[in-house]
Amino acid sequence: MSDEILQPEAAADDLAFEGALRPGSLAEFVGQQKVRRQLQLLLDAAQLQNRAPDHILLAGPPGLGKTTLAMIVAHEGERPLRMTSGPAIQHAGDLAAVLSSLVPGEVLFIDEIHRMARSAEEMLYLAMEDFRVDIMVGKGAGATSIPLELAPFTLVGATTRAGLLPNPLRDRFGFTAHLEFYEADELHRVIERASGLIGLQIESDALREIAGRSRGTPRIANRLLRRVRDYALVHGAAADHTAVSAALELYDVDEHGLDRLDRAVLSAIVERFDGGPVGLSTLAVTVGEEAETIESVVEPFLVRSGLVTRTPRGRVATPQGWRHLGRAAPGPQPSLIDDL
Ligand SMILES: Nc1ncnc2c1ncn2[C@@H]1O[C@H](COP(=O)(O)OP(=O)(O)OP(=O)(O)O)[C@@H](O)[C@H]1O
Ligand SMILES: [Mg+2]
Repeated sequence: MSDEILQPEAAADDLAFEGALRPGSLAEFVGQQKVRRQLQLLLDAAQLQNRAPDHILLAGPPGLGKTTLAMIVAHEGERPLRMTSGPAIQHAGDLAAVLSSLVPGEVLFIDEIHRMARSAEEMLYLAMEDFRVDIMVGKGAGATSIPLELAPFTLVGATTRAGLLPNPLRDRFGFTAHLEFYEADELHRVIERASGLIGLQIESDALREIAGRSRGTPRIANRLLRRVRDYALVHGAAADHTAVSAALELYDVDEHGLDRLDRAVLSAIVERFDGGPVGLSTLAVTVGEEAETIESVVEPFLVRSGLVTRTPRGRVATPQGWRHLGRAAPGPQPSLIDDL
């Protein structure tokens, strides 16, 4: 996407900032009430029985708090945390090295677990179930497997693509948390807390305005908050509603959190194709962008916002989509009414 400010994935400058803003406990974690209560129960039960909590899978789009929750799981149980990721585990041996060095009760966080090598997955099944791995020694006919006992641990896996996980792996998690996009009032609380932590005086309606433009995603809300802070700092202005409008206009983020490309797509459907339906490839050529980008980045948000719907014949702008561009949606054609 051309306008990186609205990307839900972490950028380099987010990472430096996010460490300081991560809530350290479930009580501080905003929103996701259902998941929070489910996790709390799981952790409390483990605590009472003095054992490692069940394995946990955290599933959901980028920037909604998966890594944060993994850290909280370790922190709440006062357990050490080991962090690795699917792409770092390219061979079963990579995983064996990590697993065999865990201390009892340790939380092992595997981010992007869907990207782990297949050969390692099989080893993980056994490790999750029996806290054991079989290490292969030698090659060919002389190869033998040596069982190795592991310390009991809790696996926390995170994935943006739960559908890509093989069933046997998914089934071995005691609990799967599905993270949802946040409501505007929840994002309001996320950035209210963050502004306190970075020492930014900001008005409540400015926070509300940022929350409404953050696409349901705490990472984006924190990032927009940072741009507003910059704006107020550079202009020696108060961080108020006016500063939010000016700063976010500068970065092409409109009142609903649409960026330039989102608006270009919506406006192509409405203005060039009379509201649609229009096929993906035609749309891509019209706005001069890859079809893949439109399908995976732009369209999901437009659909989620109720501005566009997908039909078998192509993409169609909803009445709300027309209104977003300041246009009235066309009513039913007179000839159609006659036919009824
Ligand atoms: N519920 C929340 N309350 C407060 N802050 C949150 C919450 N969820 C996420 N954040 C903040 O949003 C940022 C991104 O969260 P996090 O890194 O946990 O997302 P993620 O789901 O792991 O994303 P990715 O899929 O890209 O790894 C962090 O700075 C974190 O502090
Ligand atoms: Mg993460």
